[in-house]
Amino acid sequence: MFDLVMFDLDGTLVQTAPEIADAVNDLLREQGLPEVGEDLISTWIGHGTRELMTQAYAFSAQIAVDTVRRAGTMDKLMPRFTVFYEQRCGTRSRLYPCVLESLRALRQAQVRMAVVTNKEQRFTTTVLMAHQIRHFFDMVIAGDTLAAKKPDPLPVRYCLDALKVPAARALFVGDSQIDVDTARAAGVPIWAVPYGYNLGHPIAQARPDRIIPTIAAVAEAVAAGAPHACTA
Ligand SMILES: O=C(O)COP(=O)(O)O
Ligand SMILES: [Mg+2]
Repeated sequence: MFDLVMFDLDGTLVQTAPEIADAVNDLLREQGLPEVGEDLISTWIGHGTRELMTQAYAFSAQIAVDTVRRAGTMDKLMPRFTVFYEQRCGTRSRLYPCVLESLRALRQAQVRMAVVTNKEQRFTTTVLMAHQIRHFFDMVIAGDTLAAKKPDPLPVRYCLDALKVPAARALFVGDSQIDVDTARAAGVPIWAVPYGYNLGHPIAQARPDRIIPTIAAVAEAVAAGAPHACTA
C-alpha cells in the first residue's frame, strides 16, 4: 500500500512538551523572567525551537513577538537554550502508545521510513537515540538539514527523490496543520494523530485525509494483521 512512511516527530512519535517546557523555563529563569506553563508552551511547538523560544520569551517578558525578533534577542539566547535543551532531551519525553510496536511492524513489512521534523538536527538525533528508535529510519530530515523546512514541501520532496519513491506510494503522518500543508504541497497523502501539538487547535481543523487514533492504524493499513501491531 505504501513504500515509504514519513513521520513527524514532536507530537506524533514522541511526547516532547514536558522536557521542552523544562528547557524553556531553565532559560527564562536564568534571564530573571517568569516561567510559562507547559500547556501554553506546547501550543508553540511546530516551527522549531528558535521560534518556540521567541514566543515564550515575548510572552514571559510581556513584549511583542516582533520586538523580540527585531532586537535579535534569540541570536544571543539560543546558545544557552541549546545547553539547557541538550541536558533535558530524553529526560521527560515519552514515546506515544503503539509507536514502538508499529515501527517494528512496518519494518517487518519492509516499508521504508523517515522522520521529517522542524526540530533542529542536534536535538532530533538526541531524542531519537534516547528512545532507541533511530535505527528504524532510512532518513532523518530536521528543521535545519535543508534550505527550507515544513511547511515548505522541500523536505518531503527530498525524501521521495533520495529514496526513489513516487508521491502516490508514500504517506505522511503528522500532528499539525504544518504537516498537512507540507504533505499537500508535495502531493503526498496525510494522516494525522489527534493527541499532538496542533498549535493549540483540534486536528480536525487542519483537515487531514484521515485522523487515526494512534500510528498502529498505519501498520494495520500496510501490513494487515501484523502480529505485533498495537491494538490499544
Ligand atoms: O520542533 C518543533 O517545533 C516541531 O517539531 P515537529 O516538526 O517534529 O513537530
Ligand atoms: Mg509535530
